[in-house]
Amino acid sequence: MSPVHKRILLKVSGEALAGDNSFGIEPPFLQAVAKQIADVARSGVQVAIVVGGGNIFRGMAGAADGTDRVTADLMGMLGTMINALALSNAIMRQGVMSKPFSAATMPSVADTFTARDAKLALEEGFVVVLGGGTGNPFFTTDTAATLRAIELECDVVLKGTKVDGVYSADPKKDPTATRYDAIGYDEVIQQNLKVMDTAAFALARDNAMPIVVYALDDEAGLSGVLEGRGRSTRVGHPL
Ligand SMILES: Nc1ncnc2c1ncn2[C@@H]1O[C@H](COP(=O)(O)OP(=O)(O)OP(=O)(O)O)[C@@H](O)[C@H]1O
Ligand SMILES: O=c1ccn([C@@H]2O[C@H](COP(=O)(O)O)[C@@H](O)[C@H]2O)c(=O)[nH]1
Repeated sequence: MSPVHKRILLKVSGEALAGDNSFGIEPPFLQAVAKQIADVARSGVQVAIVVGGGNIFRGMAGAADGTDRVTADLMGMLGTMINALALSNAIMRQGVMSKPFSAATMPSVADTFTARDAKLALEEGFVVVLGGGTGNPFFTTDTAATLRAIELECDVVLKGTKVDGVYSADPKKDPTATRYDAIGYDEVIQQNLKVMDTAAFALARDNAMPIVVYALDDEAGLSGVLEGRGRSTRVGHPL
């Protein structure tokens, strides 16, 4: 495989890491995702990863149960850190160097994220796994993924999730929904297509950062999706 991109930002869905369960991490699925990432890294692509936390805790759910929103979001961000440590370790077990970073300061757990240190690690051949989202409440890891992609000067954001692209409606709720091969930022925002939040799409649009949405269990794998095989939707400026 010859690298199509120099540096990519992969958003790994926390919810997907639970596999067939509703909570936690399914080890075989974690290893399968780690293998796909290691294969791409070995081909010479620099890989930065932002991990979600829907398999552990979402702030909105905590707030709905009465926890104040800022506390609930801190809990959510800590959940993403658990996933980051697990994924970084799984990548190392595939024989590829990986380093976790945290948006919040927790020195005995991981280095604190700075764009400078993360870029240095990428250039040294580490897959960097970024936990803790943006480090701020009221945001999501989709926004964190877009933000970090821009900060780290990545070529593209890959959103690896449970669905194989952007649909005309949530395909889990509407079986008649149809998938787009490509769609513009403004269309996604205006049609309120919720595969990522509006803040993430707006940040990507304003910085011309393309987003590719694909299913983490796609048979073509991450390398196939990067080469244009597999099923996905590209969100960007209209060609
Ligand atoms: N128009 C749409 N097209 C595709 N998926 C959609 C759409 N609207 C809603 N969705 C839903 O968005 C989900 C993906 O986004 P979501 O933020 O829920 O999860 P994630 O980012 O994969 O997980 P996590 O937040 O745990 O990292 C899909 O599983 C799908 O059900
Ligand atoms: O920048 C951020 C990112 C995340 N959070 C909190 O974490 C959970 C899990 O993240 P997902 O993007 O939903 O996977 C999220 O619900 C927020 O509570 C955050 O506060 N700030």
